[in-house]
Amino acid sequence: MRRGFLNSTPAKKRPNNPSTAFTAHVGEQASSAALEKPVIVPKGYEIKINYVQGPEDPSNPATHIWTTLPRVHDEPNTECLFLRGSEQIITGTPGFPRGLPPASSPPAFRRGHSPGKGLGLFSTRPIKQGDIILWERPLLIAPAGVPTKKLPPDCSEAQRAQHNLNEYERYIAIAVNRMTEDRRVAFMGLHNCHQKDGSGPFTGIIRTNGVGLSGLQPWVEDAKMSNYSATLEHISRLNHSCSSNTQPRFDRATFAYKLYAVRDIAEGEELTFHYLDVLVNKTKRAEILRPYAVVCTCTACTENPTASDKRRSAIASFMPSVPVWAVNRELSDDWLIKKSLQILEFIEKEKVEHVAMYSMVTCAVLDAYICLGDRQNASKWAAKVMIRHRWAEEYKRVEELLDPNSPAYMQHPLWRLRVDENPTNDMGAMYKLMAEACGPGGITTMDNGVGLFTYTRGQEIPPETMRKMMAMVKKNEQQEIREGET
Ligand SMILES: C[S@@+](CC[C@H](N)C(=O)[O-])C[C@H]1O[C@@H](n2cnc3c(N)ncnc32)[C@H](O)[C@@H]1O
Repeated sequence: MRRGFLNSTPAKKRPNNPSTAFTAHVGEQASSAALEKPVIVPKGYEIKINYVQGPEDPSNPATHIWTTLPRVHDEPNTECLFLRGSEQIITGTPGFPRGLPPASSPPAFRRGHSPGKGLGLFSTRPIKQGDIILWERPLLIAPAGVPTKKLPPDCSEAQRAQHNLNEYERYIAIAVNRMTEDRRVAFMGLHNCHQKDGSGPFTGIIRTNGVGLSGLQPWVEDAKMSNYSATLEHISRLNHSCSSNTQPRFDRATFAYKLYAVRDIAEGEELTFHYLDVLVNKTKRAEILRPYAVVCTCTACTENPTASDKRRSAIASFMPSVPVWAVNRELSDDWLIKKSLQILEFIEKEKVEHVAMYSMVTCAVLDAYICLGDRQNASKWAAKVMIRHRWAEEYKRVEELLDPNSPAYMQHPLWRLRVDENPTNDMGAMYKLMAEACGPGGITTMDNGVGLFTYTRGQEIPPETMRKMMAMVKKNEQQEIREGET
């Protein structure tokens, strides 16, 4: 999640004649002037999808659509400006459109004044790590940019930037005009810190409040890239902290964000969000926060930032490689667990439990105990993974490992990988073979936990090992094909 996805270069000078010269078609009522005036499109959830053709390529149909989702009666809906394919991703989501769960009463949060930061959100009661503070459907979802007309080559950078902002504003105006009255009032009431940089009022609000949303563009390979931003009535009120205590997660089936508490939160505590990657150093964070007019006063930025930077850098570079440790006999049995616990300590000291590394490292400890065949400790860590994976990118299902006597342990691909000479499952056998193929010293586990199987060129792999490895690779491929077919 991140904010500020739009080009943040301020447009220094407004061009004398902002271009309006592209042809846009809005549904059946297509007209070349469609985007010059606010287009009035009927409100509500029974709207047909309206298309606009890309100005640069008239043969390319429907580059953008304005739509209202999820069209659940009596519930707030979201105005969306979508690129082709995004709506299909949503409507193809199992369970979509699911209604929102009943809101907790009284709510676990309230809006209030936060000294030096404007408005903010505060907890109204103690909240436990992993609890959902609120569910919220966005007011608006919009892409990072819109197609713009090619400008003459003698246009300056500032003119181009201004032109892009103008075009963006006109596309967004259509979506805002489609909002219900109460939703539009909520949107227009949001803070705008981009009032003097050439952004139009709608664009300024999105640039100030947009929360990055990824995974809605079918042609973008990196599913984690935020190509959209969501603007919300409540979640957008969260102020920034480099040690934030919440993490929003978008749920496609309900078409809503869930806001999670990433650690225990006391009654009355301010709820905060991180506007950037908080594992970069303090100087870099200050630089990224400048366009938001934020000078962060959190503990990490003010109290001994050098020590804090060091811990954050250690967290960022850690990469627990369970299989490598499991087959590397030069490392002690507790090596990975010790390293992981140190990183978890750093994460909790820095109060950055929202980072993906938190659940990843918790999971590494669970996996390490599975490799050691220690069900009692594994089950305790499975309970931690259950909670910490809630707001992580991937939700790892570990319910079946909560009971130390569960048969799931015996079936786990890592089961006793560290202790058995002859692993009983395919993955275990594969790792052992890889270790054998690499030869002595061919498995390295660096200090930051990164594990490597390194094969030295010219080294001879015993033919039998090679044959077994190839057979396993083939078996794996066939398994993947079968899974793909079902
Ligand atoms: C998304 S809004 C957050 C809600 C906002 N405070 C309001 O009144 O609606 C972002 C703006 O809040 C303010 N802000 C957020 N975090 C802050 C912080 N840590 N310190 C100072 N100002 C902050 C800045 O003005 C920033 O542009």
